[in-house]
Amino acid sequence: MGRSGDDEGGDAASKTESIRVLAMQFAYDPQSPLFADFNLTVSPGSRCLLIGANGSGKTTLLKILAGKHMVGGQDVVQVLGRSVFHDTQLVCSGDLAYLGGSWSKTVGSAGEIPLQGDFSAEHMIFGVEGADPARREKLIELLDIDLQWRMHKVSDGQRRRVQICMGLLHPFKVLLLDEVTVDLDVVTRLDLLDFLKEECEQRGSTIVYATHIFDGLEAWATHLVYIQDGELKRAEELTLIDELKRSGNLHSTVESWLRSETKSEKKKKQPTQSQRTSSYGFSPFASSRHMAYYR
Ligand SMILES: Nc1ncnc2c1ncn2[C@@H]1O[C@H](COP(=O)(O)OP(=O)(O)OP(=O)(O)O)[C@@H](O)[C@H]1O
Repeated sequence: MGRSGDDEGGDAASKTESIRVLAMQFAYDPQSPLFADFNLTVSPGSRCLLIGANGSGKTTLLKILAGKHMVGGQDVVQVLGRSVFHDTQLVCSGDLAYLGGSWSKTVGSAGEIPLQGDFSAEHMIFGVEGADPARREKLIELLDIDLQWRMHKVSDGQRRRVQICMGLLHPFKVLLLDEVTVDLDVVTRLDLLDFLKEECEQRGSTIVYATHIFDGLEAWATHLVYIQDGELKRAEELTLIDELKRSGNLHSTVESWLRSETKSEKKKKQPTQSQRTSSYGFSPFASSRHMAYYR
């Protein structure tokens, strides 16, 4: 695992790297690119935590790794030696799995609302073709899913369990997790993490897991990637992180990184009061006819 910018590339490299990002550039707004020259490699069998403050680019990076955004040419973002965006077989075969977001849709000013279709959990889970029945049973039991649940009536955590179950039905080679354990109760979360660890140890699968919840992850993760405003700050083995060796606590280690980040770079980026006034001309919280609709 590390920064891949200096690598010589080639087929040999793709066999020792599950994920390879080379000089990636990506921008939502062309005026301020999120990723300018981003390089990363993740080796097979790694359980890699993706850490960073809100808005640092974790979700965007995972979506790019999942092939949801086309970024540059075929060499820029590769998973298992194949271009994630161009090689649709990666996802169709189940080799590359992505679990993120929630089952919802955006409806005008109502924002995100859960899907309203009346399907049972059984209908959803057994609708996934080609799943191994033993693996399916194991996941249903692990996630404590009641197959009679109606998907439009269950809680967020219950809906999430069904989503996770479906996402894991096919044995993945690379799994991208975007904070999907946040709705799970503590027992289900720990059981799921154990299952995922087993998958990596037994089958050499690779996991990249973006999260803000660090409970129990010191012993789970093998590597850590820390990004700040789209820039790779750290990519290393957990056992080699000095701060972690001293404190033994991932939460306090990450807290200290994020606090120093807040105090230095972030504050420099804040516009001054006069810049704010000149660009808007008034406070966004001042009374206006438009704002009256939201009172
Ligand atoms: N669809 C979008 N259009 C424009 N900008 C976006 C879009 N999605 C994200 N961004 C911006 O890109 C940056 C990175 O967002 P991203 O969601 O990747 O961050 P994150 O690290 O996952 O944050 P969080 O920890 O809050 O989930 C943010 O500044 C965000 O405002």
